[in-house]
Amino acid sequence: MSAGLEVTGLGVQLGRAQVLADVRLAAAPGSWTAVIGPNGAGKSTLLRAVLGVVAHSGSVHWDGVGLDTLPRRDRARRIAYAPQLPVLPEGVTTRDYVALGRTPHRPLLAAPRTADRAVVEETMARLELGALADRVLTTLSGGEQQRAVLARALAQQPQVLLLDEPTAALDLGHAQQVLDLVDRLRRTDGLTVLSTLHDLSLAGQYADRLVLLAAGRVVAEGTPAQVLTPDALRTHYGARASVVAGPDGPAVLPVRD
Ligand SMILES: Nc1ncnc2c1ncn2[C@@H]1O[C@H](COP(=O)(O)OP(=O)(O)OP(=O)(O)O)[C@@H](O)[C@H]1O
Repeated sequence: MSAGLEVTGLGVQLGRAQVLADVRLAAAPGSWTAVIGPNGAGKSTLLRAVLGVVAHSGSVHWDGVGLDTLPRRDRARRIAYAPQLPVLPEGVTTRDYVALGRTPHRPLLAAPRTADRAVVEETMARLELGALADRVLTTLSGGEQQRAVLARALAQQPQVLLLDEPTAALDLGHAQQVLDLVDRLRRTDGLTVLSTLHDLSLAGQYADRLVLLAAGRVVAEGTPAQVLTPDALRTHYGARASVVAGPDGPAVLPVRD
């Protein structure tokens, strides 16, 4: 068993549907793997299975330890998840919401320690949430809420970060700000990132490995330049696109008939 994240033979059945079958992926510590694929391919389900909140066959190991065997609290110190459509609590301030990320690090029922509060303030500052700290979370804009959800996951100080469409509600500037921050964290803290990303150009620029899912199976895997080919986009997305080599990775350009 190698260091990092190792997923083998992962299968998920939801109702009558086989949503994932025989999914295998390996992510080295400090790497960024983006799971891409058309709508309904099983990307979100894969992240939720890795997190351990969806019943699955196969195994998920982090540094050789089966994540499914760990108590919830121990798992939450290793792996954090920022969902695509989070259910946000009513009447909670942004600061208190981000502070929920510290729960796995605090003794049970203990009040937040100074160190926990410092992590919360620092994480909010990094995501430009300082001015929104005392606002009620549900009054924030969609993009602001998305940054708060990411802040909560980062305040957990995990070793593995699962991000489901982290830029979906963000304008281009904020999308780059969030992805740059995640990129910095993986370089400075060795954070291992597994994300879904619909924007293939962003995936090509930020991830070092891509896993292309189609109908619940891995159909291509490798560097962005290996996976993002006009052929693969035609076959698996039914899309017409050209792929342009850029300084930070390939960019995908839709083309009209
Ligand atoms: N509870 C469920 N019962 C049956 N099928 C389900 C259930 N939940 C999800 N599915 C199906 O599983 C498939 C994979 O869903 P998933 O959300 O993982 O896809 P996705 O690749 O993340 O899609 P998108 O890009 O649209 O967000 C879809 O066809 C979805 O309809």
